[in-house]
Amino acid sequence: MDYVKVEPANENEAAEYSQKPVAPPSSRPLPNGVKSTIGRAFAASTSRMNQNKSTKHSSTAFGGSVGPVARVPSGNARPKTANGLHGRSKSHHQGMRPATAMKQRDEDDEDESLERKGVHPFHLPTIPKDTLHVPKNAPLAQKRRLTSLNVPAKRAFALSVTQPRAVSSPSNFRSITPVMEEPADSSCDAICNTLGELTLGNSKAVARYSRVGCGTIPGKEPNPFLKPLLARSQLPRATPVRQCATPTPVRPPSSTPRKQAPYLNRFTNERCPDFYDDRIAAMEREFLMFKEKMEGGMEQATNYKDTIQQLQSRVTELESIRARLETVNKGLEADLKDTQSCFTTVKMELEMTRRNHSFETDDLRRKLRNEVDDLETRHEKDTKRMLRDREDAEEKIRKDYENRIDKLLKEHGAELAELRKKIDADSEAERTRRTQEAQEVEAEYASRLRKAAMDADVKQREVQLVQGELVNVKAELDRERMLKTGLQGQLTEATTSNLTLSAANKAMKEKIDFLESDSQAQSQAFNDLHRRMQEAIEAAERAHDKLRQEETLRRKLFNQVQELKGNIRVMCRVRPTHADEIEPASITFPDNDTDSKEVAVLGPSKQSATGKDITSSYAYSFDRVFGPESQNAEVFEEISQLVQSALDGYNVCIFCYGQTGSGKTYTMSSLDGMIPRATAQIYAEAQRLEEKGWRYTMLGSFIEVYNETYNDLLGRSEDLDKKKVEVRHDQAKKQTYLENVVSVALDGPERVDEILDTASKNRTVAATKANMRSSRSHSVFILKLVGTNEITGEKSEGTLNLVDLAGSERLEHSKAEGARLKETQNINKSLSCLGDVINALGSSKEGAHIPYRNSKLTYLLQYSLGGNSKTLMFVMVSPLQAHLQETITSLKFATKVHNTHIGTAKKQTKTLSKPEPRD
Ligand SMILES: Nc1ncnc2c1ncn2[C@@H]1O[C@H](COP(=O)(O)OP(=O)(O)OP(=O)(O)O)[C@@H](O)[C@H]1O
Repeated sequence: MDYVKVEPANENEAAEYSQKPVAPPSSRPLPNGVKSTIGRAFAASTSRMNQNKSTKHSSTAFGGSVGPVARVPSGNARPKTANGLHGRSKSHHQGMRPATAMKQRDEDDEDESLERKGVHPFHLPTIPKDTLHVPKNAPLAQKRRLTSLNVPAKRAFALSVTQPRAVSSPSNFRSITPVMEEPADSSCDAICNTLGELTLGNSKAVARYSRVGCGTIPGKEPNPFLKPLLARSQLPRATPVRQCATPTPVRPPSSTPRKQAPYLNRFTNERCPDFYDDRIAAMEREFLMFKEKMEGGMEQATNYKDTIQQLQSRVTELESIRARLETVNKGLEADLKDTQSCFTTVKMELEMTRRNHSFETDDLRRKLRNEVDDLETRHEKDTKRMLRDREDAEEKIRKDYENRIDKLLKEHGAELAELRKKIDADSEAERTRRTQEAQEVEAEYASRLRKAAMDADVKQREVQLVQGELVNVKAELDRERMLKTGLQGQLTEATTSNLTLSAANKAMKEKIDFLESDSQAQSQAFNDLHRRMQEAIEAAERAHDKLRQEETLRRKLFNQVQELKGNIRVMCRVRPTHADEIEPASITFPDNDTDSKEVAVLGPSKQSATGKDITSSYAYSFDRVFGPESQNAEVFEEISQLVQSALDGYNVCIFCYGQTGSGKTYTMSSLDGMIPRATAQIYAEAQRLEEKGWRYTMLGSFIEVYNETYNDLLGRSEDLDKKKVEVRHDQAKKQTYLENVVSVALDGPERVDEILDTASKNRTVAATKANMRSSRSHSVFILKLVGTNEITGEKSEGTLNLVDLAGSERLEHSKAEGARLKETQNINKSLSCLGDVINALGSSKEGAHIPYRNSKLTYLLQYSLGGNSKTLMFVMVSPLQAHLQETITSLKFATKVHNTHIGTAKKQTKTLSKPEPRD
């Protein structure tokens, strides 16, 4: 290991470097807080610097005050501070440390000059020079070499700053600095920051000093030069730069008072008195204390410097973040510009493509049009050429044949002429010759003549053959003509199809144009339509919802109206007089001009006590009175509201009461009676309510109560009076169930005709066994209506009972006997029970006994009469005088019923068990 002598660098350069303030790492202004912190730190540093300086001065003064006291050099016996050095500059040891003393003075002068220039030099706590001194036990050579390094540490490191260029050899002290000049990691950044921090008021030399003084950069190997130097000179090892940029100054080996050597008088070389020693010792102690204080202040300054350094590093980080963000921002701006240019390019390309497409479309269209035109032209040309060829060929053939015919005709004519000439010549010769020769030649001549005639015939036939051939040729010509006509037809067809194709082509073109031009408008229109359709659907949905709500409200209001009208209503109907009926009763309708509600009957005449005939008039008032002219449709209008109530979930009972022949069956069961009309209305209403979410199940049954037994009018006729029909009641559900009864699902209005037909047939079959069966029994048409609304969650269960009661006849009037008597008794009993039940319902209190069980009729109608139902009674009136007494009885009974008030009806909401419909 070789040690080199540390040479001072260029003094001028060093001075310039130390005086030149280093620019801050960033020109960006610091935040106020940071500024103030840095300002405070700087002020504190400055104040401490001044203190330090004043301390130095005081130390100097102290040295001066002590005076030139001769003192035995003690080596390491006491710390060699600058003061000490300065104070002992005039001692006899001066020669040993002239350079140091001089440099220290130069430094002080330099600081003062800086101060004068407004630059506050910052004195880091210098490493006590003692630490650079050679230990006592060091080898002599080392001592000599290290002693040759006897320069203040600050100056030594200032040298390294002034020569920042790298020198690889450890033999050159200047190789220290490259470690700091080439930062490779955060530690080196921290080093740079340290430099930046020090520029606030210090020279760079001080910064270099601190680094070299530490001798070690965190994360770096110690400088190869400093390693042995520090090891041997016992320099303190550096704390990590991040934690402490400034090395902790090494304290003097000991601050405890030592045994001082006696001070000698410089001139007399005599020992000074003890009190000097004591005073000097006391002052040195004070000095040591003061020095410790100074070191504490320096530590604080170091902390402030650390703070400033951290803030500056934070500023640097923020600056770097800002720089990065600016870079990112620039990149984004560049991207945006690129994207915009791309967008513009794409837009232009799109425009170009669109234009090209339009050009191509136009080209294609032109090309197509040209092709079509070419095709048409070619086709026309071909057609014309074919026609011309055909005509030429025909003309040629015709001419050929005509020529041939002419030629043949000429040939034959010439031959004939020759033959004739020859014959004539021969004949003339023969005649001449024969004339001369006699008569025998005449025969020969004749035969020859015959032969010639035969030849002529042959020739004639040949002519005929030629003529036939001519005819054939003409026929062939005709065929050719026909062929030509056919070809012309084909040509016409081809032309027509060509025109059709042209028209189709044109239409296609127009369609293409339309599609191309209006596709956007069409899609827009389609979207509009779709939107409007959606709106319409939504409006329809809203309307449906509103309708459902309206329906619910209507039901409620409707039934309130029905309740206001009363739950048992009575109407009267007077049938017309038949043509064969005589002596009508006097029945009048006082309020006939409006909705008639009154009927007046002129009673039978009675003889008064004076023997005069007295006639009483009886007036009755009901909910409605129908006269003889009234039709079933008019009557149904009044009861249709009750039928509607059955659909709404109420039990409804409509029955016709009256004497035989008064028109009960006509009103109830005729073809346009209440039963067909009611079922038709229910079916229609159920259909209408489907769009409001209601689904109805309608089951119809037809029961006959004859002689206090139930019969199923929809069962087989042979089972009538045999099959036992049972009626069961569910008290809890207030429902009536029929056993052994056929129920027919009313899935159409025509079903009711079938039901009525079946019932009528069964009654007719029964009538053969017992006369007037239909008049002697009660018939009850029961229609169970179960409706559910899945949308609103509502459910209704109602029953419509349409009852055609047996004729009410007084027993004494009927004069019946036997079976008829029993029938009449049963009828009267059931009718009487019906009256009792109505009476009980009207008069009794709630919970009182109602005698439903007293008759089969009232038992069957138990839950359709009374508070839980709506009841309508038709009292049917015969217009005949003969039936007057029965009429008055019926009207009185009806009046009694009319005056009865039955409690409020309740809607049926409970579930009914449904009987199985019959196939
Ligand atoms: N309003 C009317 N208009 C025309 N004809 C009627 C009217 N009412 C009843 N008739 C006729 O009177 C006759 C008797 O009527 P209907 O059979 O309906 O009486 P009823 O009370 O049912 O008799 P029964 O108790 O015996 O069954 C029938 O021929 C019927 O056509």
